[in-house]
Amino acid sequence: MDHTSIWNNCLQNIRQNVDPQSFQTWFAPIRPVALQQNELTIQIPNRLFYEWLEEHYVDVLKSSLQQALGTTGRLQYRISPSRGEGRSGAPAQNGAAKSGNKNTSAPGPRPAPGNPFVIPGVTRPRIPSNLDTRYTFDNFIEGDCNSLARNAAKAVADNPANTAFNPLVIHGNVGLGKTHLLQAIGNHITQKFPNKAVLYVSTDTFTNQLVSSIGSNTTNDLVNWYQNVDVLLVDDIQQLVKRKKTQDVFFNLFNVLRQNNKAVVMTCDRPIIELDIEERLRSRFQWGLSADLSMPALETRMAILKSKADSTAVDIPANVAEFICFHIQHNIRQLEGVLNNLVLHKGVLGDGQEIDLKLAKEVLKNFVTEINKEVTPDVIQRTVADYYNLEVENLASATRRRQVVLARQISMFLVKQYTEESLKSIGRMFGGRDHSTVLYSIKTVKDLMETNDEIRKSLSELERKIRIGRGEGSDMDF
Ligand SMILES: Nc1ncnc2c1ncn2[C@@H]1O[C@H](COP(=O)(O)OP(=O)(O)OP(=O)(O)O)[C@@H](O)[C@H]1O
Repeated sequence: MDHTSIWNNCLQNIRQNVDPQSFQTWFAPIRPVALQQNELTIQIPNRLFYEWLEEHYVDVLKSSLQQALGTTGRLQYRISPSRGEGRSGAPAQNGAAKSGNKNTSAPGPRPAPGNPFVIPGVTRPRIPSNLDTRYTFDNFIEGDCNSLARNAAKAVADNPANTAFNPLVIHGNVGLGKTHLLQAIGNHITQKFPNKAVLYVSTDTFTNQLVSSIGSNTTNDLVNWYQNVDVLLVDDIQQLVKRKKTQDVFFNLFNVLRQNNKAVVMTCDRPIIELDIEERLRSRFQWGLSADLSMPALETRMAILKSKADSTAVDIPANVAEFICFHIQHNIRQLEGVLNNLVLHKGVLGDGQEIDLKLAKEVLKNFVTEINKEVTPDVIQRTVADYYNLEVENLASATRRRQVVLARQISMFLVKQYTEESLKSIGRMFGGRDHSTVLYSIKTVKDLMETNDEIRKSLSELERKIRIGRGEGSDMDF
């Protein structure tokens, strides 16, 4: 067998063990390049890839390689000699270069009339970065939920002229730190490379500029002006949807910037594949790296709250902090909202007022509907999913990924333990499984508790979290 068939065999195995998004991000770009005796050489786009694969996928790589090549199989990495753009000779790339040249003029030294950033009397365009200096990498708390996006953002910020991820797209739900990371990239670059022209712009602002440039017949000038930017940071590209003209102009601008090795970083509230925009634009957005932000686990939320509380010099007892973080699960902006409200209440009520559980409950009522509820299957599922960094839907899904199966079995066990639900109804809530599967799961968890220290620890941690959800105190550091 040659290197391609060996690697294809490995991929088959890997595909069964990692989720589709990770497979697409980390394994699809790999190219097998050689097989010598029992050593397979694969080409990866850059060093971050290497580090990420070694840190997160070494086991699955090892076992796949052993299946394909036997126990003496070895893997060699080779880093792509290109700038990390990886897909050498991709026809789409050539197309991009052509259309970029055809429809846009070369960067001009002089800002044109009607340009939204024109400063009268200044001959070279000044690029106001529009950055908010409060957002930095230092105050962005890292956790499993965001470490890929954070590390990729830092890699771009450290080396914008030579970035392997062009474009970098950071996607995730509302309030999870997309803008924070985008701004942190800009702030880091302006500190480290003061000569680089960095521009942060929201897609809405870009559209408004475009609309007014169309009115004054200066669209080419606008595009020319944008071409002076070294690092373009575009927030909320989901706003391109249904804006055909903005997509067209952005398409050309993007091509020219990328052709000139200018870094483009974008944020989006959904994965690019779900973005309803022109195919040619979507495929270009997919050239680089797409990194998602998911909701931080409880410990990371605690660290974020602590960092925000420290910066407002307010003291929050650990049990109150944990109670808040337990309830605010989906949006870090809400976590900040709760903190701001607590500070406000404390200010209004005077210095004697402590931030305690009672006050926290009062404030939380404005943010979440379910506080201190009975332990329901829903609460258990959310707690377990949060703990294992999964979506609740995964628990009811058909997937047989080890981590999901374990989380599902533990959830069933806890639902049986804490609620009155029957085996049959538990089976129903976990994707229509029958009662014997539920029984089997409960027994598996009981057995694991006796034989496996780690599972025993996880279960006691989960039970503690369930109690916290009822406001029963915390022993975490804060
Ligand atoms: N990991 C984190 N560490 C520190 N602060 C964070 C983190 N994640 C989010 N935040 C904070 O949460 C708030 C909301 O983040 P941000 O505005 O970046 O969200 P977003 O994903 O861009 O949301 P939207 O989709 O609404 O634009 C910000 O104040 C940000 O500082």
